[in-house]
This record gives sequence, C-alpha cells and structure tokens, in this order.
Amino acid sequence: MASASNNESVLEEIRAQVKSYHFPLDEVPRLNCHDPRAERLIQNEEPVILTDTNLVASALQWDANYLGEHIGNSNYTVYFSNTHKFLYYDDKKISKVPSFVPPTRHQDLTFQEFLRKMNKWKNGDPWMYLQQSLNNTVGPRIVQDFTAFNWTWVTEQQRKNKWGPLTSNLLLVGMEGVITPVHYDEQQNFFAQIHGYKRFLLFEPGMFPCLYPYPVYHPHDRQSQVDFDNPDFEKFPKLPELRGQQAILAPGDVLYLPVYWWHQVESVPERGMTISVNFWYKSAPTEKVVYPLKPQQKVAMMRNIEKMICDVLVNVEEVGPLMQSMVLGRYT
Ligand SMILES: CCC[C@@H](CC(=O)O)C(=O)C(=O)O
Ligand SMILES: [Zn+2]
Repeated sequence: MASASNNESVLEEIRAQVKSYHFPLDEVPRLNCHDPRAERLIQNEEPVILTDTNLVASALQWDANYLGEHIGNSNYTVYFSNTHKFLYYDDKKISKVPSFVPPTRHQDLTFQEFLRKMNKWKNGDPWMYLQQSLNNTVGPRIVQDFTAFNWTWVTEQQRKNKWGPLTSNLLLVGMEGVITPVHYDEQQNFFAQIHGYKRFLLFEPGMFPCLYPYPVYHPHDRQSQVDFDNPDFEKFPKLPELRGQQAILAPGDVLYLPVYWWHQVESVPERGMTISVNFWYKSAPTEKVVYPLKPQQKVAMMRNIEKMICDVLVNVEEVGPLMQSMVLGRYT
C-alpha cells in the first residue's frame, strides 16, 4: 500500500500533468474519513475525498489479470467510442429524437475477451470502457473481496444521512485517457478508486444555468451540451461564469459525490488502465420543504415541470416554444 507521502507526490505530479480549462478549479478537500470536517461536508451534501475508509481495501490487489482470472466468464457491457469520450445516452429516449446518432456503441463481452481486445489495441482502434453492475455471476474470489468491502462504514453513512437503498455497484474498467463527459446523476455516490488514477471535475448544482443540459426528453438527458474542449461561448453565453472543483483519486481513495452535482471523469492519461467501483444510493426523501429552496431541489422541480409539459404536449417540438411563451416578455 503506497505511503501517504508517496501518494501525495504522485497526486502533485498529476495535478501538474492534467489539462486546464477555461474555468477556475479549486481542490476538493481530502480528509481522513474520521475527521469531523469530512462528516460535516457529507451532511451538507458537498464533495470530499475520504482517505482511510478501507471501503475497498480488499480489492486493492485488483488489476486486469486478477480480474481476468477470477471474475468469471459471464458477459460485461463494453462501450466503444471513436474518441476518448463516452457520452452516456438513454436508449429508451431515442424514439423521441429520430435524428439522434448514438456517439458510442456497446457489446457484451466476457472479461477475458475484453482483455484480449485491450492487449492488442493500437492507435486508430476504437476506445473501450467496461461498465457493468457487479452481480452474483462473479467468481468466488471476487465474491470474497466484495464481501470484505467495509460495509460497516458505508452502511453507517447510509443510515446517518438517511439515504435510501444501495441501488448498484458499478464496476468501471477504463483505458487510460477515457473521459465520461460532464453530467449529473440523481443518486448519492461513494466513488471508490481501486486501480490507477481518476480526475474529477465537479460543479455544484447551482451551476445548472452555466452547463446547459440537454432537454429531459432527449437521450442525453442529464448530460451537458457543452464540450469543455471546444466551448461555444456564443451558444452558451453563461459559460464564462462556470466555477468548479477538481478531485484526483488514487487507489484506496473514496470520493463522496453528492446527488445532482455535475461531474466529468477522466482516467488520467499515461497512468495505465483504471478500475473503480461506485456505490449509488437513493437520496433521502425531502422531509419538509425549507425555504429558500436548495439548488438541487430547484433542479428536481424543473425536471418535473419539463416532464409534465412533454407528457401533455407529446410533440417535443412544441415544448420549447410553449416554455418560451410562458416567460418571454413576462418573466424575462
Ligand atoms: C457510468 C458511470 C461513470 C462514472 C464516471 C467514470 O468513472 O467514468 C460516473 O459518472 C459515476 O459514477 O457517477
Ligand atoms: Zn455520474
């Protein structure tokens, strides 16, 4: 297990190596999970890098070969992209946008087939990203490692913060350099880094107006329309107001990624393949509405209003014009 100082020097190297963007980035606090400040950040639904959780200590020996040997021979969803970016899309919403062209394709492969493709990958081949919920088809050694996760700690967090049930643990195995572009999720997330290094860009829910998500009916619902590598300041005039935070995760680190927080995730280039497992929890129900509303509550409200209008109008082409006529000259 790398020493703390060794970890810190690698993290410093990576901070100097990673790409900078048009917006400023503060560092997400990195705290021992027993530090009361860490607890306070989680209660306030703010991101924090937690060290010493031992959440996935039993998996720190996972690498490509170990997983290839022990994970079993069931199928895993492997995404392919012609670029290093893997923009998520919802299959079930494609019917609403006939012109939609999926930016990635996916195939079911055994882990061993995935590894074979990885080992013979050459420039010009599609990039690959394995993303699959861990389930009971994994081999006995992986069951043993999974059972040995620090469930006591994470379940105590779930209880203290009144979260709902754990919905899934997604296994993520990415080539170095792959990027999941900026989006938000509707679940609480403890993101555990197991092998390799990942860099998160994080933006609070109140940055919604600067990140221009696709319409709720669109296959790219919850994803930003903004390409950080080629920002269109004409089309997205509030982009200059964007402010974010950065979190670089080393093996063993756990990032608390609060619900509705925007994030872009990169497998740090030239640092090898990455292995991560996330822990997605249903968020706590809103006990009682306290004013002023929190930004994430406003995002949830906007989503509900948009969904209702789409259901009533059916023809999604009418949604924009109707919402415009609601506000233009009356509220704006
Ligand atoms: C499909 C989920 C991917 C993950 C980001 C990443 O590790 O590439 C993420 O966005 C999350 O855990 O919420
Ligand atoms: Zn996400």
